[in-house]
Amino acid sequence: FYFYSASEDFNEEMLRGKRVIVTGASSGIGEQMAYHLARMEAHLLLTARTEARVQKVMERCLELGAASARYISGSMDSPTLPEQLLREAENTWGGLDMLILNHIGQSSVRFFDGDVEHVRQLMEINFISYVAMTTAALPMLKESEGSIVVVSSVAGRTGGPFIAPYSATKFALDGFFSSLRQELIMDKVNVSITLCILGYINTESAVRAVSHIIRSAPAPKDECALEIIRGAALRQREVLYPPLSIRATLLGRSIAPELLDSIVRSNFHRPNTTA
Ligand SMILES: NC(=O)C1=CN([C@@H]2O[C@H](COP(=O)(O)OP(=O)(O)OC[C@H]3O[C@@H](n4cnc5c(N)ncnc54)[C@H](OP(=O)(O)O)[C@@H]3O)[C@@H](O)[C@H]2O)C=CC1
Ligand SMILES: CC(C)CCC[C@@H](C)[C@H]1CC[C@H]2[C@@H]3C(=O)C=C4C[C@@H](O)CC[C@]4(C)[C@H]3CC[C@]12C
Repeated sequence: FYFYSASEDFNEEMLRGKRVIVTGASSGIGEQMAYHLARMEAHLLLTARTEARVQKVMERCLELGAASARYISGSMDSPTLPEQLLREAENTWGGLDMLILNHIGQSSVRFFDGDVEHVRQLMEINFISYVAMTTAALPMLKESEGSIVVVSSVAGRTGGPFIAPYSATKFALDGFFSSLRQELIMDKVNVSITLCILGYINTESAVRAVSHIIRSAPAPKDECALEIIRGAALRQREVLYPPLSIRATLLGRSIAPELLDSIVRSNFHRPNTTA
């Protein structure tokens, strides 16, 4: 293991000149990934719904040194956005090296209230659109021997209270992309899939959603973003961040699932039902 990892050291130059799509790039971890990639002199195509914000992120990327930067605004519940994004990549770059799937739809933190329509909609944004983006990108990624990065959560590996619809969409990503990885290997297609299992990160939306009901402190979003890019560049199958607490959680789940469940529950206060 020592020699394997020593020969595969990360170097920021690995990203220079690479053509990268980042979804959910207008805030949080997606925004931070865009800034790191810009510093590393990648070509960027950013997307999110709010045009003013994604445009601002694009401008900052140009200041930071991006080889080029552009954006397309739109919602991932639109079935045409994936095709539109990949057509833009093809037309402007003639190819694609890395697809970073990071966006999520809005979901509130509360007891499951039976809102099936919300689950359906969240599945569409957090899961189906990831499949659609991957489908549209695969021909170009096969040609470049590129990479797919799927941003998921520890809540996509084990259940926590008050996030049932969100957790379901993240479990779905693991099933789909782990299966697809097997097929790519069987087909001798050299496209890597990196699944990112993240814990609580200090993005504005996450802190707003849970700081009042969660006891633990969030990890920094800029370091999180860099760890994702590092794992992607090294074509790792998984990125765990923060590494120790995620490792402990996954190990706990595999050896003592009920104990782990009770530790997770004790991390949460009951949310205010009117919130
Ligand atoms: N922060 C955390 O604690 C954790 C985060 N993660 C994962 O990290 C990733 C990023 O999370 P984080 O940075 O906190 O999230 P943010 O809320 O900061 O960012 C979400 C991004 O998705 C975009 N978005 C929202 N709705 C849509 C939509 N319908 N169509 C297209 N884009 C949309 C938002 O922009 P806009 O509103 O303009 O569309 C924004 O750019 C997610 O996959 C999340 O599951 C995993 C574990 C923990
Ligand atoms: C083992 C775990 C299930 C529980 C411990 C860690 C907890 C505190 C962490 C791990 C994953 C985190 C959530 C997450 O992944 C993303 C989002 C989406 C955002 O819109 C609102 C916040 C939310 C729900 C995070 C809330 C805090 C969670 C549950």
